[in-house]
Amino acid sequence: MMRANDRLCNNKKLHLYVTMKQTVEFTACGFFKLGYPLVTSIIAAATTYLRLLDANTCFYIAKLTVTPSFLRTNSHRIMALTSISEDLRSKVKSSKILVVGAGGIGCELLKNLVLTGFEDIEVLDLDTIDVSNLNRQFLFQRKHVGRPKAEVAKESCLKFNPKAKITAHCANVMSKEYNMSYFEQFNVVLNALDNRVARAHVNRMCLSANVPLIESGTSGYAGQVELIYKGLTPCYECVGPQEQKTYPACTIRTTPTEHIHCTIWAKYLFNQLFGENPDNSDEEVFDVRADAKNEAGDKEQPKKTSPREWAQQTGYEAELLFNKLFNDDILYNLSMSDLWKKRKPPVPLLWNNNFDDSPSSDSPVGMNDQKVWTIAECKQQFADALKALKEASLELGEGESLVWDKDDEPAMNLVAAAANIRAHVYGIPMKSKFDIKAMAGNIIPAIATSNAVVAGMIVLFALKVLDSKMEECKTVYLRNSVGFRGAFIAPEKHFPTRNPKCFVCSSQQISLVTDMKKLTLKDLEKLVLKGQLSMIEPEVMMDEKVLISSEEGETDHLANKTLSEVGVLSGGQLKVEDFVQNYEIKMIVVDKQLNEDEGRFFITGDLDTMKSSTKEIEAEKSTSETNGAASAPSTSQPESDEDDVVMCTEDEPSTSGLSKRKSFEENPIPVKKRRTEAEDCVIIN
Ligand SMILES: Nc1ncnc2c1ncn2[C@@H]1O[C@H](COP(=O)(O)OP(=O)(O)OP(=O)(O)O)[C@@H](O)[C@H]1O
Ligand SMILES: [Zn+2]
Repeated sequence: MMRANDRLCNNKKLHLYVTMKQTVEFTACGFFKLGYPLVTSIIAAATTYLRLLDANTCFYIAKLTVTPSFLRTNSHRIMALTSISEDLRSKVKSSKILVVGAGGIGCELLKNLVLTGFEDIEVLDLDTIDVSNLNRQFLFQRKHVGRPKAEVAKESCLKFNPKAKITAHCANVMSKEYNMSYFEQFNVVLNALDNRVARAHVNRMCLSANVPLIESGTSGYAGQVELIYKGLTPCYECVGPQEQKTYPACTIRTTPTEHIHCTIWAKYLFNQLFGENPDNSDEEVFDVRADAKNEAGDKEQPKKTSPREWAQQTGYEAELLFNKLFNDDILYNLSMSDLWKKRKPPVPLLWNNNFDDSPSSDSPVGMNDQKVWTIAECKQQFADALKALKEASLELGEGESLVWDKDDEPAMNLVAAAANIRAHVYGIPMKSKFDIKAMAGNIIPAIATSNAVVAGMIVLFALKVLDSKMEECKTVYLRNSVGFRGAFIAPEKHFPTRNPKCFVCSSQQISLVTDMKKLTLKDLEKLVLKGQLSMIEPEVMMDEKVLISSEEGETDHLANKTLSEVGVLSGGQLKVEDFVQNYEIKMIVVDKQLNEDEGRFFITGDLDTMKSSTKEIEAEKSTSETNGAASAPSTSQPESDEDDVVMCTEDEPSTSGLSKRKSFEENPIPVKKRRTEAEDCVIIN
């Protein structure tokens, strides 16, 4: 059989068009018969080559023609030059594959699969097509907006190979019908998801069904593909959930030094004025003491008016609110003189101050969202947004409130304007609405090329799995900068070791350490079982007694009772099951009064340690936290003794598990992806 290498050298050319911001568009001429994974990986190599050429530039336009000699000289970067044997070819034809997710990676992947010759594919996606998907999820077109992704992906893929049998499910993979026997019918499952909960669920289903799972994810220019196979590799949950980036509350409230601090503050402002839970003291933006002090001196007690009430009483009057937030409260902050001994003090700003209206010099012309507003423009946007949001809130029913959404124009404008005015007051450079949107929405751009490269690698993994070469499927990383081996695409040398305390892939029982007089069954379900252990419909039994039922309403009367009140004893054992996940664990409950640092509970995998002294429990806990084991406590406080707040993610991280989480540490606030800039690019031929 002719080797792929030889065929590549057969005068075929691959054209790459590199456009703004390192987004690579490509056309592959004449390569189709080689199979798409090959093409995708060649593109990966060529992309790597281009980025190596110009790694420090974020704007360039170039055209690269990949010739046989390019391929020869760069073959060490091209991972896909393996030939496909007859035997493997027939396996490809007869295998049954499940693709979970038909988004950015999923579309690329489905196209790769049919072009590689896979003919029996099921695809599952719960979502419908949004216009913002179109720039990178190329199986979809404008006319498909609003239709189920899985269904349209199937239709488009059938055009590549009408012989393929594709079954589309517009459904949540966590629904009951996708149980263990459903998963058992597949030779391999390919994840193309964007959230941790669904990934964890598929991980468990594949472990129970003993089906190899290829897990993947991208985050901007970074990406990863890994094999999860029982007995050989760690599972997705061998590493605990990624820690969220936290900021000290006092930095947000009083001493911001970076724009992100002002952006978080502005989101709190929205919440306090219009959103849910306006009285959340963690999100306080108004300093009610400022009114009291400014009016009556130090001795006066703070007024008890909430920001929402205050704003409502004043009719959300922009000038009053502006002066309160950017003058009165700032004056109050300044009165705490100790704070400003080593810091640059803020400069209060009044509505009627004279503003410098000259537009920022580096504002790109014609891209409104990408230009930095002047203070006068911020003031106008602030007033307009307040007016629009006030009107929207008047239409709400009793007990309803507005929900902040980065794509809601007035909500985003209020945050962008308020964040910038506050930044200005604190001498922090202001940013464009585009940049603030990325920060406020925890957005990392979705890069079409990263998805393409990762999807190509997934198929290569699938081929190896079908060829029973599992041991060759070491995790592969697409890096966002060149690594020490000089490669953007770098395979791991070894499989990482499994976490022996992982409660998912090891048979060990887990222990829950908590104050049993405080933790209610509702908390147990929401925070521990669903929040920490990623269960979908947990059921908890103590001996024969059902404490939490998966049947709706059956145990509602117990929900507010504490563990002690329902008779759980310290050291007592609970049987926790999730029928949806076909998953069962034994949970030992250990009663302990936890200090603030420990949060409301923590989980460990080692019962013996738990039964030992408190000191050993502490040691156990800190080990599992530092090695990132699945037992990291969700409610623990950050180490700092400052009163910290969490920058909440709107979405689950799109990164997948294991060492990927390590590699993504530079991007600690994942991960709602946004469109690439490809739409704004001109492709030069
Ligand atoms: N539980 C689930 N069951 C089925 N499909 C899921 C589930 N969770 C997520 N998905 C799908 O996984 C896909 C992930 O794709 P991607 O990361 O590109 O997200 P997206 O929603 O298409 O894009 P964006 O988040 O940027 O708007 C989405 O199409 C989403 O609907
Ligand atoms: Zn595991």
